[in-house]
Amino acid sequence: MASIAYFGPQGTFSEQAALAANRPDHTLVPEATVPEALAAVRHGHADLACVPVENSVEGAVSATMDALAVDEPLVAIAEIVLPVRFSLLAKPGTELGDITSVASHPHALAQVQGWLAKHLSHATQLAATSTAAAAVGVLDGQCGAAITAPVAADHYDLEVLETGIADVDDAVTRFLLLQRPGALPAPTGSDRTSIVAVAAYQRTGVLAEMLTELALRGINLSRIESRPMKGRLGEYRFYLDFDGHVAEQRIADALAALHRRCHEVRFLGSYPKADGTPTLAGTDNADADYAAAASWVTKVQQGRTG
Ligand SMILES: O=C(O)C(=O)C[C@]1(C(=O)O)C=C[C@@H](O)C=C1
Repeated sequence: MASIAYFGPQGTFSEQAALAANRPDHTLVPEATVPEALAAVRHGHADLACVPVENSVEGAVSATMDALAVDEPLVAIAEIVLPVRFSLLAKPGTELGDITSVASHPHALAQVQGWLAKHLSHATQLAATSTAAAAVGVLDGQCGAAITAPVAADHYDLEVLETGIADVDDAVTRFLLLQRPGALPAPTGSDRTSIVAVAAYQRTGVLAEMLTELALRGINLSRIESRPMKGRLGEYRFYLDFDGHVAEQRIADALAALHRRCHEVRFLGSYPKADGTPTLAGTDNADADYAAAASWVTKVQQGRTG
């Protein structure tokens, strides 16, 4: 049976995202880390991977960004956006005042700092590999309480001391469903394309040149992040998300331009946007405009018109 490797163990937000991806014909397989979930797909042990990519409060999930930029390429075929509110789990009978340490994924801790300052200021905060791994840590006696996804309470024999915890009420996390390169999802008119680009080192204006290639083609940039290349200081990978599908001429044209300008461009997929909002495109950039322009150029080249 086909499978989805997700950032586990059981009871993470990533598992919820994998369920929300609505692939009932796939079994869900937990992996301990994001790189392991991606490696499961790269090595053919799983068909799809579901991993977090960014949170509206804490920003990029760097483990995902870094793992997507190296090793065998993977491409996203869907994005899932989930509201994020947390529960506080502890062993049955624990009172808030008994808790001397609280663990969670660093992204989760960052999203509840205000609540912790108010209710658990005396507790040491410990980083866990995931929210559900923190729940396992409570069972193992490594920490007194865990900040988890609400569903973690269904998987672990722990008591819910508090639920609905969030410093930002409408916080969301975006997840990607990734596969090995293959057939792309069909364009829907509400698509996003993701790439990683490495520009020439220390070339003045290179980032502006890259962004200009998008702007000139009426392409709406929805996200830009940089991550260090990890060797020389000042050398970065740029992660760009923009409206549109590579099947559209203006997107294909922009990717070709970036490929010319950059050392390296990695395609991370063209997939439907979770919010279904129509692709924003400037005027004169439709496929028909490109086709008309290309046919005019062909005529000029053939000496058929001036
Ligand atoms: O630990 C989990 O439950 C995850 O799926 C990871 C993750 C993240 O990396 O942002 C997902 C959503 C929440 O924002 C907190 C943690």
